[in-house]
Amino acid sequence: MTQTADTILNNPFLNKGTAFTKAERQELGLTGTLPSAVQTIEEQTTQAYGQFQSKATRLEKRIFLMNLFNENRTLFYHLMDEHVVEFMPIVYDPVVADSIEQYNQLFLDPQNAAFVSVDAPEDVEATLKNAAEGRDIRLVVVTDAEGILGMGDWGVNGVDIAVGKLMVYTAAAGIDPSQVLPVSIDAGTNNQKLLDDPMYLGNRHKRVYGDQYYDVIDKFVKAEQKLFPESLLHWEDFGRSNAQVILDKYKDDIATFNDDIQGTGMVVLAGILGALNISKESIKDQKILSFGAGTAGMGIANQIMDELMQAGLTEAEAKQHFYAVDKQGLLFDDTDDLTPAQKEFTRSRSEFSNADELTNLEAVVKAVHPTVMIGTSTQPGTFTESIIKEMAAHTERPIIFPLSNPTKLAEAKAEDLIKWTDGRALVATGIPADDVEYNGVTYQIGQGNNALMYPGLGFGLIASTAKVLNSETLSAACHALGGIVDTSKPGAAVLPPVAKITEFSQKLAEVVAQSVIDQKLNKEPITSAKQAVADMKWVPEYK
Ligand SMILES: NC(=O)c1ccc[n+]([C@@H]2O[C@H](COP(=O)([O-])OP(=O)(O)OC[C@H]3O[C@@H](n4cnc5c(N)ncnc54)[C@H](O)[C@@H]3O)[C@@H](O)[C@H]2O)c1
Ligand SMILES: O=C(O)C[C@H](O)C(=O)O
Ligand SMILES: [Mn+2]
Repeated sequence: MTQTADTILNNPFLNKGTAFTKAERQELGLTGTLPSAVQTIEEQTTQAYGQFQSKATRLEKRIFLMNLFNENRTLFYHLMDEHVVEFMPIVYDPVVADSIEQYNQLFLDPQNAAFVSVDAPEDVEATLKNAAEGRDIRLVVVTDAEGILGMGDWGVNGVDIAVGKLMVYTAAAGIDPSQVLPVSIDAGTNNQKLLDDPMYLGNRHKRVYGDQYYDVIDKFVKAEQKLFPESLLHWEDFGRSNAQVILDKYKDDIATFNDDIQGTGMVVLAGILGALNISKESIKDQKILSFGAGTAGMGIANQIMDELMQAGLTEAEAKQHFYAVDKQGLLFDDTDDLTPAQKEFTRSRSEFSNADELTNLEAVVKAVHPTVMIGTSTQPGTFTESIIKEMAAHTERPIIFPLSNPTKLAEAKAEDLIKWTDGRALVATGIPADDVEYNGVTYQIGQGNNALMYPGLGFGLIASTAKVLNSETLSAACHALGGIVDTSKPGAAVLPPVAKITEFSQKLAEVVAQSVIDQKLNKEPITSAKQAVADMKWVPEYK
């Protein structure tokens, strides 16, 4: 095999496998290195799907798909295009969680990721450059894996979430897979199981915080912007003490967003707007309880607050609609250990006759009678039957979103929520949920996962060459999904189905790009948002 042939067959961005034509094989020195049949991508797809189906478990299915991804990106995405609903939970949440837990046992390939080490700040730029291999990178997803889903600290293993988020970007919105870069910031880990594991692949020391950590983050951002000046930077699964700090440091200067804060805020607001479309209620009449007032919980509160202010409320009036509940119970202005984000959403003890008793969710629900309850607590089963029945006794259509991931951490199951409320709850869950049959009605359950939003958001920002992302664009995006679900149907979902993710991601991208252009936030001249999005879209066909 010549050097070229070897390089091409081992390059997932160029490899076509058995689809190389006779002429291509001759030209590239591949003659005789493949079986003689020349297959179409459709034939390869059928064959690959058969292999996928022959795998017994979801983890084996994932391993098969990741091997295909490692070998031939075009074929992988062609196949995913045809089976997006089936593949999403396998390449992404929840099965990605299993692969993160078993990263070293399963390790075969670095998947073109960049591994930035807190111990080698001098190597940051070279690391990004080497991993990109001269590709024109437009999208970077970076994680330091301190807060992987709700599973805590997974060190270098967390790189799989960056890879998985990017797979969804391409499948949903059509970003060219050769223009993306997953990045792991290996700052060490406080996960003792990993530190004790002789096969652990990351830096074997406690997690680094403070100046040393922020210096590496800053070196990373500077190198990333220098090497890929047209790129969008997406932050994923950072810990509660760093996520907001990092976002605030960079959000006014570069095109960037934090998915757990902003992507989640968007999908929850879109879901609430969908629910209110069904119940015909106004957002101004809602009492919103965030259970788990961390990165996601406070991102959600801020996005809903923006919406209330657009509806005419002052900031102080809008804040009166929120009840933030964390480990301490309802958060009051005098509660100890509040995060900066929590301080914005506290209540006063004088509002309640039994303030000192409001230390658990049940007591708070009894005292407040929320109409909307969002779970981002990482605490499984905490939306109990008695709590849900209490909530549902005081509101006709309770809006209940148990969002903690993966499956084993969800605050409740969709099926139970429908049953306990006699079909009145308007539900969205973090991971995909099956339809629920109850009293002759089929309830469709929306997936309240930021995967519904970040691909369209990110793609729209990239296509419009956005300088920054601001609240105006975020708000426009939250409203973009309206009208996709037929809310007149009994049992309708509050969010559009994943089966339509390519369709609504495109719409979302166009709305985002239009908002960027309207605000003159585009770096390069663009006349049509729709055209810019169409021009950027990659399709999984061999070139
Ligand atoms: N569906 C989605 O799109 C989506 C998006 C982001 C996060 N999430 C999920 O939300 C969860 C939280 O993620 P995060 O990034 O906000 O993490 P985080 O660590 O920033 O926040 C979790 C919060 O829950 C609180 N908490 C822990 N135990 C509690 C208890 N017993 N009662 C009340 N609160 C408690 C913590 O103190 C913390 O403030 C995770 O499971 C994650 O998978 C889902
Ligand atoms: O990754 C997901 O499935 C959603 C979200 O970003 C999370 O952290 O749970
Ligand atoms: Mn996340």
